[in-house]
Amino acid sequence: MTFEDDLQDSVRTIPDYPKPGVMFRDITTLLGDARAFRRAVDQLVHPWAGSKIDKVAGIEARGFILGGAVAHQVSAGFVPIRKKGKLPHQTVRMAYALEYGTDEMEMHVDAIARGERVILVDDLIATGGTAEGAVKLLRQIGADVVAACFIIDLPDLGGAAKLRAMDVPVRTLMAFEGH
Ligand SMILES: O=P(O)(O)OC[C@H]1O[C@H](OP(=O)(O)OP(=O)(O)O)[C@H](O)[C@@H]1O
Ligand SMILES: Nc1ncnc2[nH]cnc12
Repeated sequence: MTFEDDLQDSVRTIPDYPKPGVMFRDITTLLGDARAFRRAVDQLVHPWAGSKIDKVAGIEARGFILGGAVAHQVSAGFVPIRKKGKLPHQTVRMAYALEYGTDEMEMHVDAIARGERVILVDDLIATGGTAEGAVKLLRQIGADVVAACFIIDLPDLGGAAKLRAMDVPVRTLMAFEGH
């Protein structure tokens, strides 16, 4: 069994959640497995071991869990990107595309200084609407988005390709075909 298969086996798939036809890729089983969690974090940051990263930005909610661990690993600060209305200080806001309609995400205006090197982290990239919004938000305040990292890619939905077209290097650890 290869390393990738091993890690992929720690992700649980729930058919028809949250609605019929969706194969939900559940990372709670990976997070609950100490070996798999450590491997995932180590593998996500491997290309940047030894390079200077100022901040890791994590996308609410699952990106917070991974982003905190990744930030610790690369000795960077952690910045939360939250759904609107949750952050107490002055924010910058960006609309992003959902399957039906749009929502808005926010970040504190002073969370990242102009030119700081930032890695974006989330658990999964599907259509890429969420990550695209996060990259735009980071760039709006002058961040240098060094890379975007996800444990899971759903390549049929095109999100990783969308980010690469924005000149963002994308790192993913496994892919699931289909939705
Ligand atoms: O590439 P996309 O099509 O934008 O989808 C990916 C996003 O969807 C999930 O989050 P969700 O919006 O379900 O929020 P949650 O983490 O709070 O459950 C996932 O954690 C990503 O953030
Ligand atoms: N199939 C899926 N599984 C888990 N989270 C998701 N977010 C968007 N699509 C998803």
